Amino acid sequence: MSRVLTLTLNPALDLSIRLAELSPGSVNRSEESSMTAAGKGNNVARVLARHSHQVAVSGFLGRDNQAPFERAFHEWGAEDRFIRVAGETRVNVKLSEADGRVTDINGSGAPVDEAAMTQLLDDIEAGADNLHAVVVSGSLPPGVAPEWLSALIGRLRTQGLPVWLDSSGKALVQGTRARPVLIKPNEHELAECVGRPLPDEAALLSAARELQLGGIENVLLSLGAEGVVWLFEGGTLRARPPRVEVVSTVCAGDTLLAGTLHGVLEGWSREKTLRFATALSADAVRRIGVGRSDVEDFTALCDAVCVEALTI
Ligand SMILES: Nc1ncnc2c1ncn2[C@@H]1O[C@H](COP(=O)(O)OP(=O)(O)OP(=O)(O)O)[C@@H](O)[C@H]1O
Ligand SMILES: O=P(O)(O)OC[C@@]1(O)O[C@H](CO)[C@@H](O)[C@@H]1O
Repeated sequence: MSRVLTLTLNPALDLSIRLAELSPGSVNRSEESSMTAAGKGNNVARVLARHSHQVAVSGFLGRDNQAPFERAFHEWGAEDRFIRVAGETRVNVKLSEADGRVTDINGSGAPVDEAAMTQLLDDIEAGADNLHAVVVSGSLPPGVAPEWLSALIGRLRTQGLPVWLDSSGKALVQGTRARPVLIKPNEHELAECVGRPLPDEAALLSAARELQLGGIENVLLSLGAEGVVWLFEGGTLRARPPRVEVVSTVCAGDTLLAGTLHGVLEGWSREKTLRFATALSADAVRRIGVGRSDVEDFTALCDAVCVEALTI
């Protein structure tokens, strides 16, 4: 069992709605809806906790609607280290249609002030002992600058902690400057990160390699239904998932990251790790929420993942 801290600076309550087909501008009737304590880092925490890791969750949480988060952290067995801020944590709407199309409507988040940011830094510094990894995931709330994120990652690195980063836009650009040990961009995020369009797989791979040469040891490039490419020191692996029936792709990236971290923490080979993480994220798209490895066909799902070494 390993100890992991996840930082979700901008958590969210995900309102997931399933409907046959979205008809904008008219009354739509849902087939199913649910509200879940989420945000990228929390989703990662949920998967890791399910795989028996000791997880602490932190970030900034709105005081006015914190009850569902507190219930969820308790249920996952995660230590709640969130700094409370004024107002409400955002509600993000996830509309999943029968054909697999997903529409995300994400809020901006509760504003965070300097005092809360200082409190978070102090708390992390005090509780960093014996951590095996820190995951920093998701967007930044109003008031938190990308440069602050960079400084935060820099401080964690100075404490000798391996930081895994999954963010987007300027936060990813700045966060990457602090050299986390791993980043997990999807193709759009990678293009944003290098500041140019990446029209094909060759362009994507060479951009990922560029970041690696710039000091990021691992780039986990997620490619949706096409799978994932993992560039690490000394090699590159590519994994393709089996075809699955898509219900919602919303937590697939978080599940992929968590599955990969699980394999690394367990000391598995990279091949086994990537196979597991790819199967777990394929399961995630079959349901609303994160992927599960306790499903009946999980071994078959792992066996159906195709992993190969790439030469770049
Ligand atoms: N249709 C699919 N079928 C099987 N596996 C999938 C599918 N879509 C995604 N995956 C798996 O999930 C992983 C992550 O997906 P994706 O690249 O869409 O992440 P993302 O853009 O970070 O998603 P999000 O931010 O919504 O969590 C992929 O690398 C792949 O292994
Ligand atoms: O707005 P961000 O922070 O980039 O993403 C937030 C979010 O879309 O990411 C998770 C899925 O990956 C959801 O639980 C959550 O609503």
